[in-house]
Amino acid sequence: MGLLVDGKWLDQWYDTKANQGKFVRSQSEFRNWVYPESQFDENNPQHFPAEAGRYHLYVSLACPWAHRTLIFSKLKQLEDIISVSCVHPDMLENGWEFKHDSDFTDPQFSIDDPLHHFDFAHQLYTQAKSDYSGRVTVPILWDKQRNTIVSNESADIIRIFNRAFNEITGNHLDFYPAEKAKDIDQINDRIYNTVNNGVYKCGFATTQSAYEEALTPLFDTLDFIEHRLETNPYLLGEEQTEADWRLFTTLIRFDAVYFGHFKCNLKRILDYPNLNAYLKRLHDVPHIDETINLQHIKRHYYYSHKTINPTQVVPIGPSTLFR
Ligand SMILES: N[C@@H](CCC(=O)N[C@@H](CS)C(=O)NCC(=O)O)C(=O)O
Repeated sequence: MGLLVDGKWLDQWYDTKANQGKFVRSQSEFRNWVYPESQFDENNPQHFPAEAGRYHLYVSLACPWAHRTLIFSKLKQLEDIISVSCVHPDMLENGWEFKHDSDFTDPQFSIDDPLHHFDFAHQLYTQAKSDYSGRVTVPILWDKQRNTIVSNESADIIRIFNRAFNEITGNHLDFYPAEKAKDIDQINDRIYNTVNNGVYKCGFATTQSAYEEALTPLFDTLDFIEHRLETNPYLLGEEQTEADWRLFTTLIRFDAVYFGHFKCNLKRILDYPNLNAYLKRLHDVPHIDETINLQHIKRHYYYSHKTINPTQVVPIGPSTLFR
C-alpha cells in the first residue's frame, strides 16, 4: 500500500491522524471523457473519441469500484471493443501488481499489462504523468493511441460505457435515463457516502468514535433500502439503473468481507430478506457471475490490509451468500 509523490513510489498506509481517525477518500485525478463521433471535439484535450479497439480497462477483480466498470462492460456488450486485464489481488509494498500467479487465475481476465508489460500499476500513472502525485487506484481506462489514462474514476467510466459506444455496438440500453437522472444522482449520493464508501469508513477507522460514526448511517441506509425493496424490484422502481449496479458491488462483498474484516457486523445481507433477494436478482442477470471472483475479493482484503489483519489469514466462509 503506498502512493506516488512527484512520480516516486512511497510505501505508506492511509494517514487518518489529520482527521480524528477517520478515513477520507481522495479525489480521482484523471477525469477525461470518451465521446461518440457526433459530440467529439478534437481540439479539446479532455475529449477522446469512441473507437473500437482503442481503449484498455485495467481492473482489480477484488475492487468494488473497478467491479462496476466490468459489469458495465458486460451489460453494454463492450468486451469485443474494449480489452480488459486485471491486477494480482495482493496490494502490498508496491501497490497493485501485474504479477503472474497460477494460484489466482480467473477464467475470463488475465493478470497482465498486455500493453507495456509493466510490473506495477504505478508505472501506468507515471507513464501518463511523469510527476504524478497521489494514490494509484483501479479502475484505469487507458487510451492505447495517446498512451495515457483517460479516466481513473469508476463513476465516470460507467457513464462513458453507458453511452459513448452505442453507435458502435448497437446496444442502446440506458442505465442513466434523463428522466431518472435526478433520482439516480440523489440515491447514489446517499449510497456512496454511507454504504459504498461507508464500509471503508468503518474498516479503516482508527478510533472508536470514527468507526461508530460510520456504522450507524451504513445500517440506516441498508434498513431504508430493505424497506424500499418491499414494493420495488430495483432501487428506483421496475427498471434496473446505474444505482443498482453501484450498490451491487458492495452488497456482493458484504457478508464475505465487510461484515468481518471491516466490522460492519450489525447484520449480514443474508439477514435482510429483501436485500438478499435483490442481490440474487442482480447476480442472476446474464454474465454478471463472470465478473465475480470471490477468491480475489477475500484474498485482497484479508491479505493486503495488514494493519487490520496482521496474520493475513483468509477466512473460509461464508458458506452461502443467498437464501
Ligand atoms: N474513486 C475511485 C476509487 C477507486 C479505489 O479507491 N480503488 C481502490 C481499490 S478497491 C484502490 O485502487 N486503492 C489503492 C489505494 O488507495 O492506494 C473510483 O471509484 O474509481
